[in-house]
Amino acid sequence: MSTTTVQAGNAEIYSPLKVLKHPDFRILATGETPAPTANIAAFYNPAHEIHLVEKPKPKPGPGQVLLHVRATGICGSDVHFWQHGRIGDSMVVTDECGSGHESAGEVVEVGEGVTQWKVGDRVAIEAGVPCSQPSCDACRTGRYNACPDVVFFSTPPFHGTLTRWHLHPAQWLHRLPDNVSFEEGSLCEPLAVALAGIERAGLRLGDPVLICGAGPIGLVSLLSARAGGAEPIVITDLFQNRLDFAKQLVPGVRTVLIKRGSTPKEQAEEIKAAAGGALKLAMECTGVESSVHTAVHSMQFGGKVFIIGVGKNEQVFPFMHLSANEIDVSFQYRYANQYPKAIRLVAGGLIDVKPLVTHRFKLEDAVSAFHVAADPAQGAIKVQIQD
Ligand SMILES: NC(=O)c1ccc[n+]([C@@H]2O[C@H](COP(=O)([O-])OP(=O)(O)OC[C@H]3O[C@@H](n4cnc5c(N)ncnc54)[C@H](O)[C@@H]3O)[C@@H](O)[C@H]2O)c1
Ligand SMILES: OC[C@H](O)C(O)[C@@H](O)CO
Ligand SMILES: [Zn+2]
Ligand SMILES: [Zn+2]
Repeated sequence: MSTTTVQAGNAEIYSPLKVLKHPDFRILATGETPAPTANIAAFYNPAHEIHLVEKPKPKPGPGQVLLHVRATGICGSDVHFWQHGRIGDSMVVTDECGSGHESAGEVVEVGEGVTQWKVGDRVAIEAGVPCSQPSCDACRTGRYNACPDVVFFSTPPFHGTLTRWHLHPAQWLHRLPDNVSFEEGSLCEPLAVALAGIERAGLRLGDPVLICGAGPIGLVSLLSARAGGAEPIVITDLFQNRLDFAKQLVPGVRTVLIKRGSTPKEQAEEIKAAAGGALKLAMECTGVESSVHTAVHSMQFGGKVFIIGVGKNEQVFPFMHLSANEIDVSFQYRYANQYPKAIRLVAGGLIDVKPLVTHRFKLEDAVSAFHVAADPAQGAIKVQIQD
């Protein structure tokens, strides 16, 4: 009989992390050099500050694994929580909160009953840990991204994985093959977002696809659409340097620069001209209302606009055009069951996420890393923190 099942609910498993407050952690003084093994982390707070803190090194309880986090990517949502203090109405920074949810690491200690992991194993860390209780419909039916009790690291009130020593339930880790680096393992998180979208959008071989936005999510969607056999693929952005990056990543992609002041219908005409006709599917990776409209007007009859981007709480949409053209609109909320697939695609060489990393920092320099990630002039795509 397996004893690895964690009996406690998520609140019990994570309450020590969730309620970790002063004086359980200490904000480092500016210029202070932490000890090389200190459990430092980058925290944001409601005053829009970002700083290093030192927290205790946790001990794994039953069913838990202690990890040395070796690579973490900074996500746009980390920057958003820092600078704007909220995403929508439900995710609000009300206290000090640890950043980071795109991580991979190494097992350094296992708790009681953990049989599937041993010290030295290399893993991608699933960023959202659902409750896994049989009474939870979302968990029981496999759509665990809908779990109301999910602990999503770095979304308040849960501290993030951008730290040195991180505690995680054994079941929510994914083994990295030898040919997948920690850096690639951490990139499996944004890749999981794109793969969830591609799967639910029903992309098929030879589909003409539009990708709106050439940020990290648009770019992993581009890599995924290419691996899935989309042709042609058109990608848009407001910035030529982002389109140039996309073209380097996938040379066959067709790029359309979105000019501020042009209308969605005008933009759609340019997109259709680049594709040689209307497209079947749009992966919308900006969340910007005008970009959604552009996507809608670029679709053929029966097409689909699949929205991964998040944006304003209320947006209007071209109701009658959608209706008269049977264009579906769908959305994605995080992901479920995507990490194993992401790792297989990277290990098998079908998706190469390595070029996305433009900047690397040491954990001690995490605050500088955030400043680079947040400054468009730096031209960063994915900023990584490694330890
Ligand atoms: N649904 C989810 O679960 C999920 C998960 C992760 C990220 N996201 C969201 O996905 C979106 C993309 O994430 P990212 O990290 O790539 O963000 P990002 O801000 O780095 O990239 C967005 C890109 O869109 C471009 N853009 C803005 N307005 C545009 C327009 N009108 N037309 C074309 N391009 C335009 C920007 O220039 C930028 O390059 C964000 O809204 C993010 O919050 C959603
Ligand atoms: O990669 C996952 C996303 O960043 C999260 O959904 C975040 O935006 C809110 O928790
Ligand atoms: Zn993210
Ligand atoms: Zn659940």
